[in-house]
Amino acid sequence: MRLKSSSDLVGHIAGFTSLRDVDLLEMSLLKTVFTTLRPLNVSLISLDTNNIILKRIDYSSEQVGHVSIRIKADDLLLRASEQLDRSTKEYCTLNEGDRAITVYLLSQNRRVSHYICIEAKGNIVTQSDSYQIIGMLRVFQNFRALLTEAQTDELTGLPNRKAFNNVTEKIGEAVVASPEVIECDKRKSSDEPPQFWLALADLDNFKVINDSFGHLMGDEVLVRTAQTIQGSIREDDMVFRYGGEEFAILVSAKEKEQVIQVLERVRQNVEGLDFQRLGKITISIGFTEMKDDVFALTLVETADKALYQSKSNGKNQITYQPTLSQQAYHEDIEDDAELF
Ligand SMILES: Nc1nc2c(ncn2[C@@H]2O[C@H](COP(=O)(O)OP(=O)(O)OP(=O)(O)O)[C@@H](O)[C@H]2O)c(=O)[nH]1
Repeated sequence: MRLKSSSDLVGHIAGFTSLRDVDLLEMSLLKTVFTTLRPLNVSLISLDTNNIILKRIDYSSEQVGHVSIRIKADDLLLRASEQLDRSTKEYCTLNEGDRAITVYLLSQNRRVSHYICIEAKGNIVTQSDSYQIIGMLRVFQNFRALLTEAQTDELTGLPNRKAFNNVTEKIGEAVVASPEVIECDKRKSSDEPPQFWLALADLDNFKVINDSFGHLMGDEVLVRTAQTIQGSIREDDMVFRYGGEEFAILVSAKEKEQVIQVLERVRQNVEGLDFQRLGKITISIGFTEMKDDVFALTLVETADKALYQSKSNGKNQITYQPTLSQQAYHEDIEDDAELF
């Protein structure tokens, strides 16, 4: 066995708990399994109920942290995951020719299951390896849950501002912005990193709602608005609770018109909500594009300016404001705002 002693295991676990970022934590887990067992490949796989791998992170000597999204799961993996789902065991090994995979269930909900998959030439994973890996996965899971909780808004269940800051920072660094996109279904293959747009959406007259109908009603409005925005955006987009009654939306799109479509759907769906005592509510939105040479803080300020325009022009509308480079940022940008 490759872990020399229990102090090795403790060392790896101490390494996990020193991390404050879910992506780094996942990478550290893959690296630990890879360097201790030296298989061909270790991967973290998120498999949906249609047998599509939503996300797969690979760790091997050739591919350190290689990310693929939306790929079809191969037959051996499907059989292993099905077998694991049916059994009470925590791992399953299957062979095909001299290729062997050992699959461990990390977590599961109604739509998606997350697995760690070790692929090797022949079955190199012993039962005692598996017990140690399962122990490590438990620590990993618990710690990941803690990190996720710290980045989740308690009321709405959306990722919070801390999560937003992490994600925008990574988009800036192009860490999550350039996964290799191996498409299936009708989507076209593309090596270009996705283009993101930042929208800030703020409920109109929310103070009046709180003051006239009470904070419980205010909270209900926030929860249903969060669900409505989440249900109005696409899988590649993300919504965060940015502050009190303000939501940040990251929209992945090439053209501004596509972004307007998404945001207009958000605006209309929020307007379509009906609250028993309160009646209708509306939301104002401002957005801008995310560019390489613009800091996250500047992006937020620009989107906020666009939002301010929507508010001062009568609310319940969308405004676009182009981002400026760092040099041009201090110039007056009011004249560039476009209202929809
Ligand atoms: N119920 C509830 N209210 C909150 C929460 N967070 C912030 N608020 C309230 O949201 C209100 C925001 O008020 P304003 O910033 O004046 O905004 P507004 O009334 O929507 O005005 P406009 O944005 O101009 O339409 C304040 O009364 C806050 O107390 C929360 O979690 N729950």
